[in-house]
Amino acid sequence: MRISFTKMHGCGNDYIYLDCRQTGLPEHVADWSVKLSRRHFSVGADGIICICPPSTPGADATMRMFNADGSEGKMCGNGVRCVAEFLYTHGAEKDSLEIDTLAGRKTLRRLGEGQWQAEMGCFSAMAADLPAVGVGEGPLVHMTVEAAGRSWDAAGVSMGNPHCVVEWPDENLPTGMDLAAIGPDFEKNKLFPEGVNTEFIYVRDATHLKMRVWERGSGETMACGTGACASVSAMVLRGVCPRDVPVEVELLGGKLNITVRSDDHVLLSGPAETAFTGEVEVD
Ligand SMILES: N[C@@H](CCC[C@H](N)C(=O)O)C(=O)O
Repeated sequence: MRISFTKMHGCGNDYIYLDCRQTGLPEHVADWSVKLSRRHFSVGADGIICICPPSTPGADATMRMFNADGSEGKMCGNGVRCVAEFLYTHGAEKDSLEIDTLAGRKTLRRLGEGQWQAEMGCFSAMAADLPAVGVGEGPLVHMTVEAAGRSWDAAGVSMGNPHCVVEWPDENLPTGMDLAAIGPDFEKNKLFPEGVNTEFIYVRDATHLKMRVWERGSGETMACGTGACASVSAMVLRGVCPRDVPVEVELLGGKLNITVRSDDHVLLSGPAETAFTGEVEVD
């Protein structure tokens, strides 16, 4: 069978987008994600995102996201902005869109050409929400994670999906560490029964962070929207970043802006771009 797709990305966090508004979620999408995400051998991506019919009255669509290993994530910050851009460029043409996700409904506002702001809902640092075990109830502002042969001081934050945030002292963050050696030990750590996305951040100052991410199910990616939200939320809890002020997060693939409001709601702003469209054979 041949399927049509649109390749989109937010700061280089790239997914294969399938328009499933008429058909619903494809039965074999998890297998397709494994096959089509392989770089050099197929389309190449961090996973597949399906744009499905709305799940709640008044919503414009539902986002379902699958990592490169076929596992399903509940939320994707870069993905939800790209879904909004897809809907906008495929007939919706509304500056405000409502998108259902497995982590609840999100409101997307168009800021300009290829730029969207996502209302991500509230962050939570409670252990039950990640989930995390053996670390107390939370808030997980400081917890010790044993990984890669050492103890790490980490923060735990849920953005609808689980994140572990580690401050890194070296400003050469993008070149100074072997993430592929460290990341899997966090991802599969016994503290996180459903796995975890891990962000390593360097605090340049109170409103500028630098970040690299190891994503559950996809490995290192160029950017992670929920990861950037989790990192700023963790730094707010640690008293490093302010509330109600945009914080710029610099990632390998570009910059995202995050505002953590006084009521714990998180706003994520950044680009959503189409790279190319195509057709590909699937089993
Ligand atoms: N890249 C995404 C997050 C993707 C989901 C994650 N790998 C998971 O399994 O939770 C983002 O931009 O937020």
